[in-house]
Amino acid sequence: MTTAAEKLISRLRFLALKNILCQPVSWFDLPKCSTGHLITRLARDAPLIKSVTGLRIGQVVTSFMTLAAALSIAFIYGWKLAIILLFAAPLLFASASHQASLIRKNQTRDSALMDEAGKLASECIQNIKTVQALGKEHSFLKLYCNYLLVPFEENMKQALVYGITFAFSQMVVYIMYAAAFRFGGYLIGIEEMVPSEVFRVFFALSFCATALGNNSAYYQDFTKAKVAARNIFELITVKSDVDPMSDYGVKPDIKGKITFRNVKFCYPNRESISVLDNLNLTISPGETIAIVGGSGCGKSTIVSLIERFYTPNSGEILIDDADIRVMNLAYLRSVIGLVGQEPVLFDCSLKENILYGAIALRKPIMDHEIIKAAKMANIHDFIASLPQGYETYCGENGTQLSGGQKQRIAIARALVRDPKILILDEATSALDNENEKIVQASLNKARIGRTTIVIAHRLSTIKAADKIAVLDQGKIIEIGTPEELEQSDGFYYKLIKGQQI
Ligand SMILES: Nc1ncnc2c1ncn2[C@@H]1O[C@H](COP(=O)(O)OP(=O)(O)OP(=O)(O)O)[C@@H](O)[C@H]1O
Repeated sequence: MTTAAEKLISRLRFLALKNILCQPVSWFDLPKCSTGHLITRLARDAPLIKSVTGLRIGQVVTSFMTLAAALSIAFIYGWKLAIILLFAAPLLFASASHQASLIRKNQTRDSALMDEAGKLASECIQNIKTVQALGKEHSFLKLYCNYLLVPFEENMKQALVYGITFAFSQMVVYIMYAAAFRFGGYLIGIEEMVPSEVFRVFFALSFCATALGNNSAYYQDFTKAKVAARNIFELITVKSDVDPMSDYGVKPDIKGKITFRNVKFCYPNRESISVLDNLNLTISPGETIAIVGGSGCGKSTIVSLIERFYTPNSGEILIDDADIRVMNLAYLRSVIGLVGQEPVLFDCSLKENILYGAIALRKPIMDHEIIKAAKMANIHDFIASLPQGYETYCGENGTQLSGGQKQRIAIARALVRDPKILILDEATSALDNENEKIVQASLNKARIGRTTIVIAHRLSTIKAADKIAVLDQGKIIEIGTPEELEQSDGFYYKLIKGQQI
């Protein structure tokens, strides 16, 4: 039973996480799907289910068998005396189900509040530097206490109700004993039963009471587990319209042409605001295009759509004339090397972090390839100077590295997979001028033979592109070579003059 329970819980956790990982990015934008909520659910709900499986089921089966045996003995040896139980059982059952209904009500409310508390705790621990720099420790603690306070106060009130219900059920048991003794004495007096039979029935009845008590305790845990199971099954059964783990979809040879055709898009959680409005853009294979525009004009959104983190509301995105919706998702992502605005590193060695870029392709990567990628990203010398070199741990989310070092590791991670399409979304923004020049020179070499999309604010980075597209209010308003745009006296020209990029 215990083995089965352990397997069940691992499997539930595995299936829940598997389904979470298959969800589209838009799902994670929902308030109830924040990191804190999901982690709290996985950590809290699975053990609650465990508490009613395994050994506990064994105990309940034992209790039912005891109850059946004791009832048979009681009725065989003295049905008149045993009939007392028929008065006590409904009262015991009513008190147990009343407790269970209270638990059910509390559990649903408490788990919602605990999800909020978990979200808050994970948010402030993840952003501990910002919390401390802003001196927000007290306000976070206060908020956390508020989440804990409501269930605490309610549970204190209900503890009284539990106490009364428990006292009542105990009272019923003792009254039953007293009644059994009195009635048993009477039956011996009128010579209907002999003392040994009365004691047999009496002990059988006390076994019945213990079994009922055990089962009512189980019923309460079962009520809690039911709420927890509903939460876990919600995570397991939620449907996703994309699945990066499925084999569905075509895997064509990719040269690197990217086409946006009449693409309209708004974020699912902000449907009233159109981010891309009939966007048309063609990027030829091997071409480097810089996308520029004011903050919030939709540059990173273009990247998210190419990666299929989101799906356009209308229009289509083609890679080499194949709609990305019919392509195998894992394959599509494996041909793209993405360095985002805020590079994310994992809590493992620098080597493993760079290797993460290659895992999706499932081909072994040699050490010299890792070093080559690190050299291209201008991070090799730094890594080599560390006492543990490539085996150095970078801490959770790279906390033991500077912002520029993190960006360079992320660039090495994108380059090690030798992608057909390289996307650099402000990938060098945290580098100083000196490092930026070196990394830029390497990237200029790295982009040969691959389609590159660069989103940057630095003029030096943008000027190195073959083509510049100016984005404004979700539309391309200018497109051409840097020289053409400089002469056109348009938006780009004004941006340069105003030094806004
Ligand atoms: N997950 C999201 N949910 C809802 N709206 C979003 C989301 N991500 C971005 N937006 C909104 O979409 C618009 C475009 O955002 P995007 O990140 O593409 O801008 P950007 O051009 O890359 O800006 P920046 O140069 O400042 O990084 C913004 O108005 C932003 O507020």
